[in-house]
Amino acid sequence: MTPAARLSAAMEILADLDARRRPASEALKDWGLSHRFAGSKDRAAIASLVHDTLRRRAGAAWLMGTDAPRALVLGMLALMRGQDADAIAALCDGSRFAPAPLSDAERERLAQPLPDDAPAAVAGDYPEWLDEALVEAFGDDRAAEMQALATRAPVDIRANTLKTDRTALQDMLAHLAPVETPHAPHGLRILPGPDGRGPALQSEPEFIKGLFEIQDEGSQLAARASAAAPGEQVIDLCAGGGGKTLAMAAMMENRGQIFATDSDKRRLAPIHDRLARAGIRNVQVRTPRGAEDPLADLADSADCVLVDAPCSGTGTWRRNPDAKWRLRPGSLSGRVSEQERVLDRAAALVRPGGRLVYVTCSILPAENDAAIAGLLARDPRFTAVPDTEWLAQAGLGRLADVSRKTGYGLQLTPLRTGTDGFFIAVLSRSA
Ligand SMILES: C[S@@+](CC[C@H](N)C(=O)[O-])C[C@H]1O[C@@H](n2cnc3c(N)ncnc32)[C@H](O)[C@@H]1O
Repeated sequence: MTPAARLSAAMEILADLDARRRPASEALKDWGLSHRFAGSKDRAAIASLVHDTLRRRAGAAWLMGTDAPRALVLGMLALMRGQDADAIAALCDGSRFAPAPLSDAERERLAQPLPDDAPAAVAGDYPEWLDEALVEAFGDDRAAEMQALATRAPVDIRANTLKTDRTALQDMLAHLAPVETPHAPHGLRILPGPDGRGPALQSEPEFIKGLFEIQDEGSQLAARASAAAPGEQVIDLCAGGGGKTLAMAAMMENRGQIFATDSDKRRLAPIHDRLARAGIRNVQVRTPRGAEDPLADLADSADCVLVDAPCSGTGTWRRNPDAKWRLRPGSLSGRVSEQERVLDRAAALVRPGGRLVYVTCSILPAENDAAIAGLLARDPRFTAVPDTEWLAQAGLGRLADVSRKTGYGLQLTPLRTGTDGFFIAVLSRSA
């Protein structure tokens, strides 16, 4: 396909998203199935156009004066890919499969930059209804914070220290030019190519042998915040596919015990293969069965309970820009109730003197500080540990200078820490 034909395809897929209100991944997949002539490079380039457009949807609509799919794609080319009106006009030449030629009005708009006084929701490219929450989170920095969340994310990996170390892994993956992550001690970062595509890491022999996991640096740091140590008893209450379970097992050098569970057994299922590949032997997976509590025997027992809470995922919008426009106030309040339930469940599992580590990949105070404030009010046995204390314990002291301090924890963001948006708070239970 020509670059112009790929643009037309992206416009078609965005129109489908508007009409059917479905996830971008589904629309992209269906488009691929019904256009079998498109090769993998075409499909990747079209997906990148769609995702970049969703990253800059609000800015592109503002620039072009309409949110029609064609305008959004053209606006994105100007705002995100730095193409000038002439370059865009050369693509839109009206030839077979190419978009129709630019109108004079489009040309004029594409030649303008976004005005400096554009509203924060336009400059930062987020849904207007979240403005109040983002003022609370970031104040006057919200446009800059959200602009950083509207960029493409690098791919981070974590060296599995049960099998290798970061330096050796960096040598083995030299063909991908990985660099060290700034904060996580075992992380490497691979920058996306100019088309936004990341490398096919899961086909690397080192991945297949379990020498590394794909994990955002923020997620690696959240696991480190647990300070899980060899010999401890740790519960990963929302283990999902096990990203943080695996990281904590490596920190514990395969000694002690991690109990990993999740309320959704389908999400938990992939953990078994991942544990085997990583050479982990100290994890007991507790799969829920019916209404029975799979952790009923562990009340008041854990040195550490990690709650990697279900959340809005607002901190991952770099990787999943579609989610930014799909989030609704109702789903956010549903998440907040789930967080309350899961925190209460976690509190009942911590031993006297033990710790509860609460993590979200959200930037919204309602899911972060407010969730902690709620637990502290409901359960006076718990207090928030000052960040300087737990960061020192986790060997992450430098993070204090760059992350944003909230009332009870730390907020990591693409702008501040170069990671996805993560919130981390550590609580301790009185003895
Ligand atoms: C952010 S994801 C976990 C990701 C995972 N920890 C990782 O690092 O790959 C949150 C998980 O919480 C689970 N969850 C939701 N409510 C829960 C509850 N009440 N108890 C346990 N798990 C719950 C969801 O099924 C989901 O898998």
